[in-house]
Amino acid sequence: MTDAFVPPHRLPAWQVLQTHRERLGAQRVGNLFSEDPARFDALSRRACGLLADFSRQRLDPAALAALLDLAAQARLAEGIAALFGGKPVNYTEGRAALHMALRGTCPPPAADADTFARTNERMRAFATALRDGRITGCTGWTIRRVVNLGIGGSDLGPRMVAEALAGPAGRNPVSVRFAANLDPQELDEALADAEPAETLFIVASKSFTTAETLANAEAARAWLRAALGESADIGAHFAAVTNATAAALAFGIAAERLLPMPEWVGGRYSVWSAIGLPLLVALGEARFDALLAGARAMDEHFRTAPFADNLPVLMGLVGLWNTDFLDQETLAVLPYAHGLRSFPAWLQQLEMESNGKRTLRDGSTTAVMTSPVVWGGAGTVGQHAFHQLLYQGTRAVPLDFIVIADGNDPRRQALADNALAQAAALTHGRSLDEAEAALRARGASEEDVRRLAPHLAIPGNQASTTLLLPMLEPFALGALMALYEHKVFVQGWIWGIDSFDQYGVELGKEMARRLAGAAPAGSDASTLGLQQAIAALRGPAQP
Ligand SMILES: O=P(O)(O)OC[C@H]1O[C@](O)(CO)[C@@H](O)[C@@H]1O
Repeated sequence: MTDAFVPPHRLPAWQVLQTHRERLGAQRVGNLFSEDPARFDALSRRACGLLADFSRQRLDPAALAALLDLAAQARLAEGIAALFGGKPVNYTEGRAALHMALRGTCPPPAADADTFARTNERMRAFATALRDGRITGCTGWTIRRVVNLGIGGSDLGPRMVAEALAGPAGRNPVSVRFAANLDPQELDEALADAEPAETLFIVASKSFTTAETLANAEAARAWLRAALGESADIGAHFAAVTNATAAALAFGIAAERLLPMPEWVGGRYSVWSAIGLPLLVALGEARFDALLAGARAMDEHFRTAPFADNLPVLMGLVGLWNTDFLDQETLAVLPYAHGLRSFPAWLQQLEMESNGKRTLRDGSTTAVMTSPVVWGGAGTVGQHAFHQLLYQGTRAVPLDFIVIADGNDPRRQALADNALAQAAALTHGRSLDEAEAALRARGASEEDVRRLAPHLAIPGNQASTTLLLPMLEPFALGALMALYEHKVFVQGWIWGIDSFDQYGVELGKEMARRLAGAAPAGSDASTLGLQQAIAALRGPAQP
């Protein structure tokens, strides 16, 4: 897949986009609305029940047309065909990236088809049996708590979806918890009030080598043994999802409780695989299937819709415009739903682990910027914390508002109202004249008007996309997640990077292994100094 690759900045559309940047870069987003009152119609699109409004971006139809030219010149259609056709789009590892097969959009590789179908059946039967109270621990007591032990992609997706869709604890027959961190506090919290005889752990790790997950699995084993006795059959309290089945068997997972996950599913794309087992337990089959159906609908849309109406393509191009032409370094994602409070964390891994790279398909170094720093938090909570910087700080920060239309509860209606109000206020800001008028209306003296107005003036001028979902329900969330997955692919393809490997984080893992115990020879002064300081603070080792 290296033949005919042209870095994006050498494509003719890139030069055209530079001229649009000169025209639009210093333009106030608010003025674009006065120039074209029908912007919303021109720059919003609907698909799979979602609406995406790009009219608050520093863009106009001419710049958008040039971005679409860029996609065509980068041969994005070939990329999409390669992705869905199971070609090795993860070219550094020589693998396909077929997470779409997990939701039934395209077939899995023929060699894996049987295993895949069997795993699917087994995970569904196991989850249903757990929900029906038919799975017991070694003492014969029914399993009532499931704790997922995983990190990164083996945690963030299932955790985020469970928070969004599982409903209040107590409504489900089995309580599902998550523990990712090496810090014992998280597992302790997941086990608070848990009865060992009623608890089952899912060890979720594609590689089955991840230090945090294995440490938590060992801690779980020790917790069970301490409560149930050294000779207890604690295998009844474990299941595992992994690509490294031999390692899981060696850990002591029973073969019938082992769910294989295929190599062609990347960790951050794995929520749809058996890594979604905790979700099947928390949501039940029908709601899990609706999640898959939403993602499948977005897959079909991405695969077939013309680029000018294609939500993932447009999201990818808008992000690329902000990053590479408007020099914006971050992307803040602001879901206006408590259920989506972990969406930014899920998205951080998806975007930054996929596209936080600099080496291109042909081995050269990128000449343009790649993934932005993704951050964010749930609205309206963020309004009372970091929005101040968005209003009056010195940085341009592109924003993705995620808004739920759901009008069943007045407070939910107020949430959507708040999101729309924030998007508008951050677009238009408040001029000095308006600030002065507001102060005068409050009866301020002329001296106070002069003194305070500059502090009340708000540049705003932040560009944003608003994604509108009808309800926070499985189909819509599945479509939203697949929208971002494919947006990441679009950007990675155009930038010319492999969105599906993660060699960068591997170095950190290796360093942590080498540092365990004592700093190896050649460690720098900071590592040595801090290790000594930590040893001094800990005092002598306890016998
Ligand atoms: O599922 P595993 O193999 O334990 O990996 C967990 C996470 O660690 C990473 O490899 C990064 O270190 C992620 O890509 C992955 O999602």
